[in-house]
Amino acid sequence: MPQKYDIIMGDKFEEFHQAFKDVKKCESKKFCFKKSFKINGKETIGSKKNEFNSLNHNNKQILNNEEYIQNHPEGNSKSKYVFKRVDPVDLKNSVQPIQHKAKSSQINNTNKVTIINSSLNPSKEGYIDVQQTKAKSSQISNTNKVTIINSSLNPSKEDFMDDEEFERRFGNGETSNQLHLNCNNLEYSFNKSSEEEMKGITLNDFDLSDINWEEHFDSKEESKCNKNNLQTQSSVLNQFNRRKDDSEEFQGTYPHSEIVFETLNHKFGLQSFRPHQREIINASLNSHDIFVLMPTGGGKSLCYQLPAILAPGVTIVISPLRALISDQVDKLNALDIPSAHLCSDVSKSDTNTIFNKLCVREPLLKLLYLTPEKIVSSCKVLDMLKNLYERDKLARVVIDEAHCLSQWGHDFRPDYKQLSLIRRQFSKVPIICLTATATKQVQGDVVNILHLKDVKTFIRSFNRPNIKYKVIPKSGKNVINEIAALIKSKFLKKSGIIYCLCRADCDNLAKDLCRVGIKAKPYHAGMADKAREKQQREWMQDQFHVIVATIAFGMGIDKPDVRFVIHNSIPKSVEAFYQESGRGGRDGKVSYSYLFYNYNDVVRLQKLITMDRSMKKHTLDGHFESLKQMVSYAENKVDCRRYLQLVHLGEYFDKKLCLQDKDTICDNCENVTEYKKYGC
Ligand SMILES: Nc1ncnc2c1ncn2[C@@H]1O[C@H](COP(=O)(O)OP(=O)(O)OP(=O)(O)O)[C@@H](O)[C@H]1O
Repeated sequence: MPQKYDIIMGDKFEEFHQAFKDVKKCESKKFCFKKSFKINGKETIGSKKNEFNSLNHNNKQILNNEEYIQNHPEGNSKSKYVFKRVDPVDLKNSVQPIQHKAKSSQINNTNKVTIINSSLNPSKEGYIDVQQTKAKSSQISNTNKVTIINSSLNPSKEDFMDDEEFERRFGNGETSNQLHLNCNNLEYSFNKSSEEEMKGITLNDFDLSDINWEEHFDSKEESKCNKNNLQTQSSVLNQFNRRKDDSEEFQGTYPHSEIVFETLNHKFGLQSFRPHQREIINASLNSHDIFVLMPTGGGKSLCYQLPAILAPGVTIVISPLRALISDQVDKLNALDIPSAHLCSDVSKSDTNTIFNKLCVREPLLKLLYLTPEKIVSSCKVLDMLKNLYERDKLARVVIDEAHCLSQWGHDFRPDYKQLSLIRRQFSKVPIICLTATATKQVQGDVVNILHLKDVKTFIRSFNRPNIKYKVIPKSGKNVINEIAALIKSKFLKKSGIIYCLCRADCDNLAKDLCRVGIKAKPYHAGMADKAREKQQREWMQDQFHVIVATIAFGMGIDKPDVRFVIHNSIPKSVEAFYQESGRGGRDGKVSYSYLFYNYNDVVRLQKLITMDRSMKKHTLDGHFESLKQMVSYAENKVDCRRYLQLVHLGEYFDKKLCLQDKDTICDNCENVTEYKKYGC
């Protein structure tokens, strides 16, 4: 019987790709990844269990792997995956011996992971349907092994890698302590001894956002965000698309249209509107209550700042972040737009000056920024607002980060909830709510709490078309060289952010990068306030280009020309990843997001989460669930990255859109396209 196919063995899609390129002369048009089992000394193939079974019907000597395992309770089946060039009509034939075996040195993914991705059909059409990554166990600290079944298929024993084979091929690490993570039934079982590994490390070594949240706010009292309100975004799949969007209603020309464009050009120095901005401004100038959901960097500020200049009176902006407030006020004043804020660091005399400016017949300020607690707890401020309202000088109230109003929002803040007083006290004043993160439930909450009337809703796609997403297998200590090489080759003198898991990682990586000639500085909550502010300022002013930070860095930072965001370690959720990588390319130009991934970092993060003894079980589960989804994202080598992110955020995304721009096509779509080129 002539051999109709070769088997190319490897552990990664890229390896197969490379091997495939090397074997260009092959005649078969169909390629696929196949799973192979060596049973009773014979190699058998099949990507799914049913294929495997049908194969067995035709070869009675070969036992089904499951039967084999049952008959051999020691579970000594030799299973592995191979990338196989196959003639699909000849699936029943015997298997050619392995011809090309990927070097284990190329295999640098750290833990032992098996992924079955069921979103693609099995072999008939030659799809890529099974993929496996393995790693040297020497790279695995205390060798936690994981099997992830990312599929509707039920995991079976055959989906788990054989320990012995793994050890034989990839190292000499200890394999006894197993961490088993099963994505299908959401069960986690942790190795008790993992706590040992974290000895000497405390929670303070990390900057978990909910732990350090308070640093960003105006006072410690403001920081009572609700740790217990983690939400599983995937549960809101597609509701995004079903939400009402009123943008069409406001696309026309209005009497104010000319002056709006003039202001955009001359006051803000901008040439054109970004999607939805014009419509939101039109609705605002028509005095509607408005709810805006727009992605990070989408240009929400302009939507209320421009109407604020054109409308008579003062616009009040309520924002939770002191840093963001002063940044915005500085920018507005630099544009000659009279603005001020009343955060706790404003001196008494400056406060008096601001009050005086507001008291005159025609107020001398166009925008006044306040924190929510200022409006809720300061009688003086409330009286001043009443005074403006009675004189018809309160143009509108803007609530930034409006998701903080809702118990369901991941950053719920009780002070925000009390903002319901705005409608009670100033019933005729239009309210604009803005957020970059709100589920339908949060949106409903916001509308109800604030008693918005006939609210006009504007929802923009969360796709960031100018960001190129790529996940890169992380190779232990060599990652430093890889990051350095990446920066030197692509981003020399370009602004970038590198996110690390903990403070020590930031310090070390920044030092290492400096050593190889890249000026990088750390930023984390362990640094003194002044040092941190200095670091941020210098980076904003391009005195150095690369900031190596924990997640304490980034909220409210508006640097338009960030060309790359590198995650040196897995973020805690897809949402966090979206937000952090979204800090690149705010100017609309191409920006790169690289996630260096290995499973060691997941284990570190899991351990960190379990270290927080104050966390209630459901909060802990929420963290694990979020992390698990992030792992699925990182491990997925087939589906469009944008699709995966947006589905997670509750938005359906047409994968074809990712293919439209070759500069920003995601790594997975790029790979699939490459394969198609070769007739796969
Ligand atoms: N029409 C436009 N043309 C060009 N640049 C714009 C436009 N609108 C806004 N920008 C720029 O985009 C950047 C992001 O805007 P902005 O800070 O308003 O975003 P945002 O939606 O508030 O983001 P975040 O949620 O992160 O605060 C800013 O640098 C801003 O100057």
